[in-house]
Amino acid sequence: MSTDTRTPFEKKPDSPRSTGELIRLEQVTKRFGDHTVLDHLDFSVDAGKHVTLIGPSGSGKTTILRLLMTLLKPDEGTVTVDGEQLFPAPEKQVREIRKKIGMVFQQFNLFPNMTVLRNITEAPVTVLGLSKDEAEERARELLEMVGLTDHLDKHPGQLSGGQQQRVAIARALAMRPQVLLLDEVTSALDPELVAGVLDVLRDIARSTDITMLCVTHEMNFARDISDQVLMFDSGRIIEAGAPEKIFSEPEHDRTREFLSAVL
Ligand SMILES: Nc1ncnc2c1ncn2[C@@H]1O[C@H](COP(=O)(O)OP(=O)(O)OP(=O)(O)O)[C@@H](O)[C@H]1O
Repeated sequence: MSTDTRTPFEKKPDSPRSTGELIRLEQVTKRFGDHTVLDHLDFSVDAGKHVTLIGPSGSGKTTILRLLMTLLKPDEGTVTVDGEQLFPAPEKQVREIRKKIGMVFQQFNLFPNMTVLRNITEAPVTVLGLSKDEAEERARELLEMVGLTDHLDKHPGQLSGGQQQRVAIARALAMRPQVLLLDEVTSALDPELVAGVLDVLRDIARSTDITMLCVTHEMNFARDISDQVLMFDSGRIIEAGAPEKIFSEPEHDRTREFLSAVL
């Protein structure tokens, strides 16, 4: 039985926590055919900060998260995570960088044939080399944090969408990543299940030192958790600032139009 009473996040992360700049995109351009989805994009995120990407559908927000997950490659420019460049990079380096990044998608992407507990312990055992006991201890703490302790032996199909998404959050955190990427994690949920998931994420944002990069249409949530909001339009950041500034005194017409449509 462990005597360590710290939360899963206060404990030693699997890679040492960095300070200063953690993510940097420089002059990143991504095209699909002749459609330029990201257009010479520059931005950076410091360790521990929560940055939210907002903007109209198709403006390139998800593409940025997919680049950081190495699911896509930029056509031009550089992407750096924790001082290491991602493209090009030796496969081993990419694997090490990927361990620092967790992602939660709109669709929960849980393994349907595994229990909730096994969904969470699988990668810590197979990728990080934790023992089954260590991984289960970590998973139980996280399940408590997301309010699902009573469901650890169930399969995803026996849970609501909101519960499945909370398992997906616990699964991402079980790798103790430095960065959590959140891609419209409540968009596929029935409205009555959204608040529970956002509350868990608010709690994580408040009580941990994890860096968050979040794409969301939940503007109140963005206002609550963000240190910085980036407004995207046609693959460019047209406005950036603290949430109070972007939501209360947007400077750009496109930001005003977008916010009046979604608020
Ligand atoms: N694999 C792909 N092949 C071709 N086009 C793509 C691909 N992935 C994305 N796109 C296009 O790139 C553009 C940007 O997509 P992206 O998903 O990044 O936008 P978004 O800002 O996240 O939008 P939303 O808010 O609707 O999710 C869209 O026009 C999309 O259709």
